[in-house]
Amino acid sequence: MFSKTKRFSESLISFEFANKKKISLPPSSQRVSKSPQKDQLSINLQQDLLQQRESKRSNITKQPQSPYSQGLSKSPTLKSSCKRINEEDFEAKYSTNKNRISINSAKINSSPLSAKKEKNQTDYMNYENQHKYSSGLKSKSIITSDKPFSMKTSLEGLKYILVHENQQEEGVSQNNQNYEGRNNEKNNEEKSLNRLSQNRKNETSLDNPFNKLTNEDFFQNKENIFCEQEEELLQQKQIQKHNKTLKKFKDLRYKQKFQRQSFLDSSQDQDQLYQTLIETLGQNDNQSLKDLKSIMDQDKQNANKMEIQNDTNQLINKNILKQQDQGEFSIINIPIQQKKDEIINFNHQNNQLLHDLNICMNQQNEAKLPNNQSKIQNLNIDQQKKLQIANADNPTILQQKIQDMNTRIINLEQQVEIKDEKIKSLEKEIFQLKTYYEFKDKHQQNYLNNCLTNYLQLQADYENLKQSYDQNTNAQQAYLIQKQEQEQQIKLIQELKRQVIESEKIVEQQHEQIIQFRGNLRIFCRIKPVLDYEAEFKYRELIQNSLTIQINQRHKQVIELKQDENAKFFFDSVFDMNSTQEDVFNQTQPFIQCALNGDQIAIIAYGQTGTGKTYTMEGVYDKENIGISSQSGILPRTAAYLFKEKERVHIHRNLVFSVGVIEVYCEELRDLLQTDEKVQQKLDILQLNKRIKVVNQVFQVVKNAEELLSLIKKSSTNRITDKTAQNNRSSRSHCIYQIKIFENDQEKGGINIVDLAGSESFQATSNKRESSFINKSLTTLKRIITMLSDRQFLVQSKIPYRESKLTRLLQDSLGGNSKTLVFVTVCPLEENFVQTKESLKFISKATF
Ligand SMILES: Nc1ncnc2c1ncn2[C@@H]1O[C@H](COP(=O)(O)OP(=O)(O)OP(=O)(O)O)[C@@H](O)[C@H]1O
Repeated sequence: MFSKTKRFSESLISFEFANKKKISLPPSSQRVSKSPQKDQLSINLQQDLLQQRESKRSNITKQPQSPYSQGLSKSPTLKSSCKRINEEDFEAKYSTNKNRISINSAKINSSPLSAKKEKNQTDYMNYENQHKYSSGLKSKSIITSDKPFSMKTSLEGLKYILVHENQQEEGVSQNNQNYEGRNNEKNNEEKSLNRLSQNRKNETSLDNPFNKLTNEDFFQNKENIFCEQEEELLQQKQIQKHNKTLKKFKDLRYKQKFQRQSFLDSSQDQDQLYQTLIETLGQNDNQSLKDLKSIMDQDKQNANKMEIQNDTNQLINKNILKQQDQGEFSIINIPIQQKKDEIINFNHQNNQLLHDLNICMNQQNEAKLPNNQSKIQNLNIDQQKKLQIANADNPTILQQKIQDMNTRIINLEQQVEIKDEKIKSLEKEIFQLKTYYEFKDKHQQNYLNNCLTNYLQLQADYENLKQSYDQNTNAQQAYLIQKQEQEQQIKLIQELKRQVIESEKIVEQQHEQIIQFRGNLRIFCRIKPVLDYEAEFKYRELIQNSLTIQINQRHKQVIELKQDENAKFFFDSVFDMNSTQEDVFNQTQPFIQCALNGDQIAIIAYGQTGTGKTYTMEGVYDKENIGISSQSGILPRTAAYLFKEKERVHIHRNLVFSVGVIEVYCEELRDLLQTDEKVQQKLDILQLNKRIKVVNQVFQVVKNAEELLSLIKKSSTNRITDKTAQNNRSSRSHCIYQIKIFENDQEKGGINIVDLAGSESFQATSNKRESSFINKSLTTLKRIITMLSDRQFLVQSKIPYRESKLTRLLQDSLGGNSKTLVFVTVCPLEENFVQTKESLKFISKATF
């Protein structure tokens, strides 16, 4: 058993026998048999075949088919299962299946012992079996190939092998015969040579038309097979080339799609990175810088991808153009496959023709017998008819093939046009994508520039904010330090406040002790200077000489009268004619401080009219300015002092002052702050909670000294006055200026500044009733003051506050822990000597 594979040109045929023997045929030996019996015939026929082959290569489609093959293609004797070849020197039975041939039997008829076949059929069969056995064809043999199979070529190669084997076996047979005897060797050689020469003559005889027809058709058929095999080989090459081109085109398309998808993915990633940059740019500038750098790196990678894509597109275009030039496209693969199938069909038809040819040759051999001459003729006639029919059908088949080929060519051209349109559309799409990505690249570049500008701006803002933050941090640290210092200062202030409060209490206690030591009742005497109009009335020297009041040089608080050397009047303090308003207030200010400490005080001016009571209490007001001046008396200075002290102690004391002015005229009360007489209500004096209160009296809270003085000035104009001999505007009533001191909404102290009416006698006044009430109230006041100065008497007697409205109103500030300060004003002129002496007697301590 053996296998055989045959290839043309680039392939090599190899045979593998059952006995493991291998034989390889060179390409040159595959075409023509080297049988020595056919050398000369092969040479002659090869020349003809070469000419026919060249003409067939020029135009395969127009090459007329061999009459023999054409006749056999429609032979009714064709069998698909088992086929047979019967040549003059070779016979074989086989079956085909694609690239596989199963050999049932094969033999060479040109053996030297073939002569025995004519004489003894039995011997011939024995030899045939023996020969087959010696050739290794014991049973069914198989020939396989990895290429589309050519039956004729394979069988020809098989024939070559068998002839070669036959020659070798003949040599072996000759060697065996040498053992039998050299005598028969010569006879056998001569017989073999004769038989070969006879067969050669029969084969080459031109007289026999059957032989001639058989040989020509046989080699024409062979040549056709060669041409078909060459065409098949060319088609196989073209198929391989198309497959390579198709594979390359597919690889390029896949690479292009992959690069295009990767570029789209990278663009999407880039957009996402740009969006991330906008969101995170304001959060962290350092991170934004990193993102920006990464975006720039990705842009560079995208630019590289664009370059790669452009190169790929150019390569694809080149391949497309190359394929256009060569007319090769992948779509050709389909008709090529169809063509391959057709070639296989043609081979199959050729095999059938070969099979029919063998049958004809067998019939021809049978017709060689003398008894079959008529059959030979008939067969020859039938053969000619078949050839004629085949020749008649051949143009039709060729035309059909040509039409089929033209149809396929048209289809291929249409497919090529479709591909061209697709290529154009792809080129257009590539151009659009290239334009789009160039535009997008520019847009992205502009966007990156804007981002960079914004980043630089943000960085500058960040630096500014950082500087501001540092400044704020420093300011905050300075603020904390300052706050700590302030806290320390607050603590220090609180400590100082505490110390001040304690010292204030100590001062108050000491002040109280001083007042108590000096006495709650203090009497000052103020001597009015001689006024200018008084100097015009009398000569100043005379006046000076006639002054009745002298201040003791040793004891400044003692006043002596010139006319009465024994009369000496003692006071707590004496203010001479040169004393100023400020001197008087400096002695009064401790009593004002007692009021701020919570005491009720009364400052009373007593004296003859025109001696300076009002001047001492109020002073002279400036018509334009209400402020303190050198002419300001105790009242405006007290107002200024109170608000000054309020401001000084406001840290730990909340002081509020309210003002009320009440006039006592002929034992009747009148509210001087209530200017409207129609609204004026009756004022009654009540004592509530041990405090004297005037019903319906108006008290007005004042916020500053100016407001207080404005009210006093206004009320002063409402006071009842009259022109006297000593004063053009003499006060004929008692006027009480009341200042209530509140601390934390509670009345704590009070000041009563009392400007009494003139104390002159009845003879000095024209209105006796008026003078009577004045004297009554003054007398009561004198009695009370006298009682207050005599503590022993104070205990034993009851103080007559209710005897006059004046003393009733001053009840809270006369006696007890209250403080009373009385100014006795006197005039030193001699004409007032009597009244001066009465005033000094009235209240001087000398009388006590
Ligand atoms: N110490 C003084 N220095 C300068 N002028 C004075 C002094 N005392 C009184 N005068 C002036 O004397 C005049 C009379 O004074 P004042 O009106 O004060 O007397 P009075 O006692 O209040 O009289 P009356 O009881 O009638 O009201 C005023 O013009 C006043 O300016």
